[in-house]
Amino acid sequence: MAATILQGKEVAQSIRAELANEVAELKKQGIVPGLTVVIVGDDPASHSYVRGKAKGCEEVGISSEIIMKDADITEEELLVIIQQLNENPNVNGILVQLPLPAHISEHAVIEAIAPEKDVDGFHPISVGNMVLGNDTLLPCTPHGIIELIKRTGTPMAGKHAVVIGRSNIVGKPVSLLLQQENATVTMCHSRTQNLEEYTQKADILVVATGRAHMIGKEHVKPGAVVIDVGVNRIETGKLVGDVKFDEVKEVASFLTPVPGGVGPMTITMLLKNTVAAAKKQAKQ
Ligand SMILES: Nc1nc2c(c(=O)[nH]1)N[C@@H](CN(C=O)c1ccc(C(=O)N[C@@H](CCC(=O)O)C(=O)O)cc1)CN2
Repeated sequence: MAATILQGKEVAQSIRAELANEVAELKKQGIVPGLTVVIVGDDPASHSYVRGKAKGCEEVGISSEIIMKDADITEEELLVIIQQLNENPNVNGILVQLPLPAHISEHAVIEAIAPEKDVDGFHPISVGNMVLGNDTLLPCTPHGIIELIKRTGTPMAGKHAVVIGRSNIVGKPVSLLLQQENATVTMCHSRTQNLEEYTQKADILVVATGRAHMIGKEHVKPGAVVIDVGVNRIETGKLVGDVKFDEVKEVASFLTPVPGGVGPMTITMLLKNTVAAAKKQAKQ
């Protein structure tokens, strides 16, 4: 039987509707959640994601600001901007769009963000709290993936989850969140030998390799839940995932499309984090 397609776009929309109600209630108490996004350089994809973030904020009632800087800004100048945002009480969430130009240390910039305003969940303190299972702002794409899997109704406890890719943004954090849902997790990456041996045993397969159409039906256990995190533009200009969609949909039980699967969840979880950060800061 063909897989059910997990429409992240629709799930994201329903979460946004809930957030809009929550923000309306907060505004009655005088709390207006605020997000500032800093973008450096002129990468068209990054600018498009940032526009999507601002549009999402508008949709749910979050106040947002985009700070655009030329690619020749120095690391020191960028750190001064972050410091000013840390000190601004109207800014509840700060996000620096990645990647940054090579002369700026992503590590130094992320570390400069006040952890309570780290709506990306990338600060070492946020990551440490996530590892410990403490209440913290979770990274958006991994959190969105867990929400999507929950919507399949597939219990994660006791299931074998295989994650392909070990990036700090997706692979590593999603493996931790899957463990916290009591899944048994195997990590695979570019140096894994005999990849199929692992993936064929996965009840839940999360693919974040950044390589277009790398995973075919031969990799997938019949009935598996397959989450495709890839966003690759191929020669034809078309956007495709890391998974061969037409092939894998014939064997999987659930499959996310690209576009319209994990991507829209990323921005929605950012909005959720911004509202959570505003609520927490209002209590302090
Ligand atoms: N500071 C951050 N930088 C980056 C992150 C991040 O979470 N924080 N993630 C990615 C980019 N990203 C958000 O920033 C992002 C990527 C993809 C999508 C998305 O909705 N994709 C669509 C397709 C978009 C298109 O048509 O080009 C989809 O998959 O349906 C949203 C956000 C790296 N940088």
